[in-house]
Amino acid sequence: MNSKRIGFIGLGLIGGSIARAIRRCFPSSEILAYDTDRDSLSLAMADGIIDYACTKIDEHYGTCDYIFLCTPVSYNSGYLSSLKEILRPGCILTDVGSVKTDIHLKIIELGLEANFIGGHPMAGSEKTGFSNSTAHLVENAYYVLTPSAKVPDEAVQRMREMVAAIGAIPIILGYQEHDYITASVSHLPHIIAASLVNLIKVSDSEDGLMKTIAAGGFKDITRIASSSPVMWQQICLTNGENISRILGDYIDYLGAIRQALDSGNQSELYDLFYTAREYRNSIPNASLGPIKKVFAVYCDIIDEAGGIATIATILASNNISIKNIGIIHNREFEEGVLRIEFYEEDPSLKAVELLRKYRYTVYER
Ligand SMILES: NC(=O)C1=CN([C@@H]2O[C@H](COP(=O)(O)OP(=O)(O)OC[C@H]3O[C@@H](n4cnc5c(N)ncnc54)[C@H](O)[C@@H]3O)[C@@H](O)[C@H]2O)C=CC1
Ligand SMILES: O=C(O)C(=O)Cc1ccc(O)cc1
Repeated sequence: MNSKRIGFIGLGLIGGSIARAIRRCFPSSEILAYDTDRDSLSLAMADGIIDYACTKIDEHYGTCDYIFLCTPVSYNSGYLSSLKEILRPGCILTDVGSVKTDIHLKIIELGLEANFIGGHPMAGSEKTGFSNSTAHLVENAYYVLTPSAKVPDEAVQRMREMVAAIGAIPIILGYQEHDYITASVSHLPHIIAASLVNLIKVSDSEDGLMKTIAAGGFKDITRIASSSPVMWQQICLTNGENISRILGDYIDYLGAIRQALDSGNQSELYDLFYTAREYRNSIPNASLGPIKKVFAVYCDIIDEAGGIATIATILASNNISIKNIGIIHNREFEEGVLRIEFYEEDPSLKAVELLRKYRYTVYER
């Protein structure tokens, strides 16, 4: 697979991350990309991730063995008719969009089923753009593939191998089943996070006290409210039916919770939290699933210049990579603590041990 030619349309968080992973696994592959944001392309060229930055969808795409559509879902579908004109026989056309039925229907309309293998890495974040992309973003994450029966087995096998090569776990689903599942475990949570944040925005006092003292729980469940508005607008518009159905169930459930509150129903309120805790705790911890586990530790630091740099140096000199670092203030840590996030569990555990050895006070949550 080393000498393959791979084209990207959209080189943001996901496109950029997949391109980086392919560059790492297949250093001699030729990668070309088009993005409306020229800066992403320049950055990718400078990083050696792509070999060629296209100014439009031109004949170069006709020489590709794989084409990854990595823009917001409706824009991906918008490229299909021009790609149909230039696609090479045997080219695997794939996408990374969060909704699959909408693009499959357009693929059927255009007669491109034999080439198209819908894709969806169940990994990502609230961040956007090539500058946030990493070669390990999709590692250990499920990567859904939705080939129709018209795709040759050999092509499905090639795509599975590509997904596995970049460290993800391929899983084959029907496109409709995919959209019902993701409406529940990904799209609804994003609506809940965004609406909760907006509710707090309008409920807060003028001095913004709610925002100031918001605790870890609020921040944990609303992180994804910082996601791309255009991406989520397009997901809602293309998977509206499924999302509306599960949102209706959720609204009914909230109504029942409200009744339990109003009537002081002790057992129902206990059950709400007990059942949720049991089920939540049964979700595997490793980064399998749309919500990756966060490996973070909290550490008291002396309020002096260089405090953060000292800790960063201790960790770096022990080969521990930091994903994110910064001071946080909330109700649990009134004085403010340093929050250090890691990519994996193992380095996070090593960091705790190391920082304690250096006599820092470390909290694991
Ligand atoms: N953000 C996430 O966590 C995940 C996103 N996805 C899917 O991945 C796709 C891309 O999302 P991200 O990479 O997160 O977004 P992003 O905003 O980081 O990247 C999108 C890229 O597409 C470019 N773009 C936008 N419109 C374009 C157009 N018409 N033509 C060419 N380029 C265009 C943007 O300049 C940007 O570089 C979406 O379809 C989304 O549903 C899938 C899994 C996870
Ligand atoms: O940031 C998170 O936890 C996500 O849930 C990321 C995400 C966003 C969209 C997807 O289609 C899949 C994953």
